[in-house]
Amino acid sequence: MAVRFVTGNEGKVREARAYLEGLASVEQLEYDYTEVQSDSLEAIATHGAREAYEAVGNDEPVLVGDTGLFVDALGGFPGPYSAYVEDTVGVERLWRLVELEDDRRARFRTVLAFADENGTETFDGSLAGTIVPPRGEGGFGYDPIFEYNGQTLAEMDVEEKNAISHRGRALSTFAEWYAEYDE
Ligand SMILES: O=c1[nH]c(=O)c2ncn([C@@H]3O[C@H](COP(=O)(O)OP(=O)(O)OP(=O)(O)O)[C@@H](O)[C@H]3O)c2[nH]1
Ligand SMILES: [Mg+2]
Repeated sequence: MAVRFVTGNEGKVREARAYLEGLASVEQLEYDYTEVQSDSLEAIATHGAREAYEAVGNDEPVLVGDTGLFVDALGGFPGPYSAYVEDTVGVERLWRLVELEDDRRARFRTVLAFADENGTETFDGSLAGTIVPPRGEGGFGYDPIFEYNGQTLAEMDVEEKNAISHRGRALSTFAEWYAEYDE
């Protein structure tokens, strides 16, 4: 069964497709579900997946993913508001803000929520790294300013990023669970 990933973000679809290759095909569904205002990525993803399932699921399961970048020195900002901050402040200016800090540690976190008629399952993954001046042409979002092990995520190809990333880790637990689910 194809995994129906509800998102407007092509980068997320590309990574899910690369990760799940051989296990399941990934179909992108575009539906602008409500992102509730919450500190919890689980709550945002679960609510979004339920809403998307009811609205465009047609009785078939859907997958939703919510991601946040949490900067330690900024008290976890932008966290659940990462998409809004990318659109308003922008990636370059977030770097400028973190540049003022001695502690430049940050963490990405992704929660995937899979909804069907029985309920919702969530899977999460995180990646700790450092905020640096923008480097690299790949990836999307904050990838150019997030460094892990000497490379920014934007300097990695999809497979390299998936092997270590927050989304890759969430996809790994999802894939294990989905293999049983889809039997
Ligand atoms: O450097 C990054 N590496 C990543 O791997 C990554 N994944 C998401 N993001 C960014 O974090 C925000 C989350 O927003 P988000 O999870 O709501 O996604 P989105 O709004 O882009 O798409 P949708 O799925 O909601 O339609 C958005 O600004 C995304 O660009 C990333 N940035
Ligand atoms: Mg979003």
